[in-house]
Amino acid sequence: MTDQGHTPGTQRPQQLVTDVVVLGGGAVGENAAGRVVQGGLEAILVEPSLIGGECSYWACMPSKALLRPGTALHAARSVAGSREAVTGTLDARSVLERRDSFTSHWDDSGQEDWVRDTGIGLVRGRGRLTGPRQVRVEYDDGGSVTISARHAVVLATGSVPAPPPLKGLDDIEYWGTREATSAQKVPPRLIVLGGGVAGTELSQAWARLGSKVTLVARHDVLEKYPEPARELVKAGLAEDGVDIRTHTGTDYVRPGVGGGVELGLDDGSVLTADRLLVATGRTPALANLGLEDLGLDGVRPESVRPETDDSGLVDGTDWLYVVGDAAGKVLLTHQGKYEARAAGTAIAARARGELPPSEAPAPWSRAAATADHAAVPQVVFTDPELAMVGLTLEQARADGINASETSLELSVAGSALHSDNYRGWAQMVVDEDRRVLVGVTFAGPDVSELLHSATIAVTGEVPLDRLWHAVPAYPTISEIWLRLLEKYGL
Ligand SMILES: Cc1cc2nc3c(=O)[nH]c(=O)nc-3n(C[C@H](O)[C@H](O)[C@H](O)COP(=O)(O)OP(=O)(O)OC[C@H]3O[C@@H](n4cnc5c(N)ncnc54)[C@H](O)[C@@H]3O)c2cc1C
Ligand SMILES: NC(=O)c1ccc[n+]([C@@H]2O[C@H](COP(=O)([O-])OP(=O)(O)OC[C@H]3O[C@@H](n4cnc5c(N)ncnc54)[C@H](O)[C@@H]3O)[C@@H](O)[C@H]2O)c1
Repeated sequence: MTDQGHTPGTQRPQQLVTDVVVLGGGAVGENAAGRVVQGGLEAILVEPSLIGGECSYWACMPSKALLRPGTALHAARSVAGSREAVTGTLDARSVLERRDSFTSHWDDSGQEDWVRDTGIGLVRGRGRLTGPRQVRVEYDDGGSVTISARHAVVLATGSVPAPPPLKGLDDIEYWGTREATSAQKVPPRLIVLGGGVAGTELSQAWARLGSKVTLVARHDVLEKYPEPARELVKAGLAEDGVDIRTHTGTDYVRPGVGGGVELGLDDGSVLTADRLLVATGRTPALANLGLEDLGLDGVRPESVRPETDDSGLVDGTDWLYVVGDAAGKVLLTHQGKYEARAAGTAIAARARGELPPSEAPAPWSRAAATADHAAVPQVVFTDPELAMVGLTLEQARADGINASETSLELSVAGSALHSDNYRGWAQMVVDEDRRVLVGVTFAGPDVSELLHSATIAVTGEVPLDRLWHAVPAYPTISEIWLRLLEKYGL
């Protein structure tokens, strides 16, 4: 069943009944619906915009597509022999065209085919809860349909930008991450406000495409990561000409004389640029969903994080689930899709009577997103990369874990072969009482592909004495595992 809005001369249904309604057809909503159908239930996906959501069109895919050519060029320049073969600079037009192909030119027909082929119903409109297990979907043309769910409604409505309360911001035209990932021209000068993952990645992407970038961070860049790792990333950005202003507050923003913008800093100085990118975080998109009218204890739209069990089931209900960015736990595609798989599994199990709604799913069962608590992997796709899973030393200690850390420069045969003057850093955080890893960080060129080994070690709670027997192949960058364990004392 696909209802894409009004076709003149045809009748649209006013009422639909299905097993599960999923609001939001981003990566997370698609996975929730897919898992529900795999579990033998019917599902309808409701999406007013492009199926595939933020990640496919304005976030992960275009931002990584903007970064990759610069990383490839830098890699070729980092090895004597190939360095001599590289004479030119990035071709911005070609980079932008390749980026456009990764967003399918903002056309979601491929995703629509996937939804249909998976057996998921599709309604293209904006949904709102009108009662328990009931949703009304408004079409763009003013029509609407009411959908009743026999079992569950899943909120997978994503997140929206959280711009800062900066004087003058409402009166100027500025880039959010959507504009920065879909732009068709390289701005000669760009100010990036926000030193989180988005701000850092996009600073480097645009700097390498030819912008003169100033990155303004109110604390440090990538402040939640270990200092040696973020220092390496900052050095990489500085090498690309990014002017990094850390511990810098802002006072106001206003149109520049003769165009562009002026950003007043709290030390009285003024930055000028052609564009301002605001990347100061995101907040769950839970407004205008009708939640306030349902009076549910578990979801208060003003609270960033709804109370749920590990299957995403909202406290105090037996039918409402929240997953992905909307849940506000971890704002990452892979983790949101994992939450969606857990929710889909739980919904199907509860429909079959195998899991009572009042019972939280068992930790590490397929109906529980247990890894959200302690084993979340994330990669910052700058050059060098920063890849981390689990807890930092500070987080582990704050959680009451008797934690130690072992860290060293990433300097092994594999890294020396990978590139001349390879610079990297690695750290493992150990729970000394259980002698297992609770966190691992790598920084350096191409470390993202090392991360899954760490994710398996952390998630699997592999004892260090057994990890010792996981022998890294020679000569690879993975040899850092052996060096870390040796330094730890094995
Ligand atoms: C610049 C940038 C780069 C990123 N890079 C990465 C990365 O490399 N790796 C990574 O893991 N994560 C990355 N992220 C995070 C990632 O984009 C999000 O975690 C992910 O998109 C969340 O998916 P979602 O399906 O929960 O939400 P979304 O993708 O936002 O989808 C939600 C959908 O819900 C729809 N919707 C909203 N309201 C309603 C309603 N009332 N009814 C029906 N539908 C509705 C929206 O139209 C939207 O399509 C990045 C984020 C940004 C901003
Ligand atoms: N590679 C990836 O996986 C990737 C890439 C980009 C974004 N994302 C995800 O998308 C989400 C949004 O990214 P983001 O970078 O916008 O959020 P973020 O929360 O990672 O960073 C926001 C940054 O803005 C700063 N900030 C907040 N208010 C400010 C203010 N008033 N003035 C100056 N700075 C201010 C914060 O201190 C923080 O450093 C994140 O959760 C992130 O994990 C992931």
